[in-house]
Amino acid sequence: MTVSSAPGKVYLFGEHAVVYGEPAVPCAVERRATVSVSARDDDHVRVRAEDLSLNGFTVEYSGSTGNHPDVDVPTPLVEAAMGYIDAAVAQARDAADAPDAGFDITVKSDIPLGAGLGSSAAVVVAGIDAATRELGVELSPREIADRAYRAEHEVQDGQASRADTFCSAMGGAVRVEGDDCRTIDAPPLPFVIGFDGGAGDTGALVSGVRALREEYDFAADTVSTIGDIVRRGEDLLADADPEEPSEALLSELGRFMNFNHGLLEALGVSSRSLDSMVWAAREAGAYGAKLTGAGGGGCIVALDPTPETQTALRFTPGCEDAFRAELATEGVRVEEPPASAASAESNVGDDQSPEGSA
Ligand SMILES: Nc1ncnc2c1ncn2[C@@H]1O[C@H](COP(=O)(O)OP(=O)(O)OP(=O)(O)O)[C@@H](O)[C@H]1O
Ligand SMILES: C[C@@](O)(CCO)CC(=O)[O-]
Repeated sequence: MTVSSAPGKVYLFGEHAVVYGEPAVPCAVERRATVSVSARDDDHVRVRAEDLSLNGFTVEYSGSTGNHPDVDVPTPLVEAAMGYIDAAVAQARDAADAPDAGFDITVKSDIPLGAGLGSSAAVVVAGIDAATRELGVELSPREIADRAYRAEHEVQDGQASRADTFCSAMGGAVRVEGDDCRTIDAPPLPFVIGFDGGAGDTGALVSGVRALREEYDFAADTVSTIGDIVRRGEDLLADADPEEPSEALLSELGRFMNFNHGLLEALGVSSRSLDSMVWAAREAGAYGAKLTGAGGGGCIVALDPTPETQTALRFTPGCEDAFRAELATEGVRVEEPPASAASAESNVGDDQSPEGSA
């Protein structure tokens, strides 16, 4: 068995605009998806997504796309989840030149789904890493990032940037502009995350921004203004002490985050609960706050080295969870198989539910 994990991320700046070639700066955070992969003797793929929480309940399923889950969950939701795993499997088979490789796969994640923390990218990155290693092929984090991007691009009908997958594979702070992906230095930033318990539909939100941008010049200008904020923000990071963020740096980054949030709100991708959490953070003294990821619901990210924002968020109606998130300096990495690996593996094999070949 091979086990790999990969981190989720927050966007310091630039989500949505990055889809149209503007730069973005996502930062990996210490919330991880962990994927365990065992090669099989046949070409079947069996998946156990133990904590796949969809709309507040948990589904456990086995088999590939098209098979029925163990509990009553709308088929499109299960197919969406299977789409990412299937795409990761296809990339691993291709990388190892093993088109008939079969796998038992277990996915565990402490990244909320569809909430702006890059859960799908982390699952795909960790899945490709574990499956290729299981086949005896070791890809560099950049190669994993590239294949994970291709997988996401395919599942999301061409509406994905390289930002989430590159950030998850490489770790730390990164800068993505089109196909140009780089790691950048950033001091340890005091991120606080507020989560409204919900999720956004990434595809629909990206399509909404695309439509606005095509219809109105001022919406297109809004997208390019987000790019301007990102460029100014990265200048600040480039001049910063990488060991310790100064008060002046936090203050200006926070101001830019507030600006970025306002423009995302104008583009229609915020929500009442995201706005409430952003305002609660600002009123608690955070340097700045913005939604992160696709929006529509899910998470905000604030900058605050004190406990005030986290406390205020906990008392904010609409906020379900608030936590501090460290910058994850490591991207994709191999993990020790858990002591219970053998029994978990045999449980997968013993499962009576249908099995599919992908
Ligand atoms: N633990 C998991 N097990 C199986 N599938 C998962 C898991 N976590 C995420 N996924 C898949 O990823 C999808 C969410 O991806 P999506 O790109 O919509 O949101 P996100 O990556 O969490 O947020 P954002 O793109 O806004 O940062 C889920 O619907 C599911 O298909
Ligand atoms: C909304 C978006 O910019 C970020 C989603 O985490 C989409 C993407 O970059 O693929």
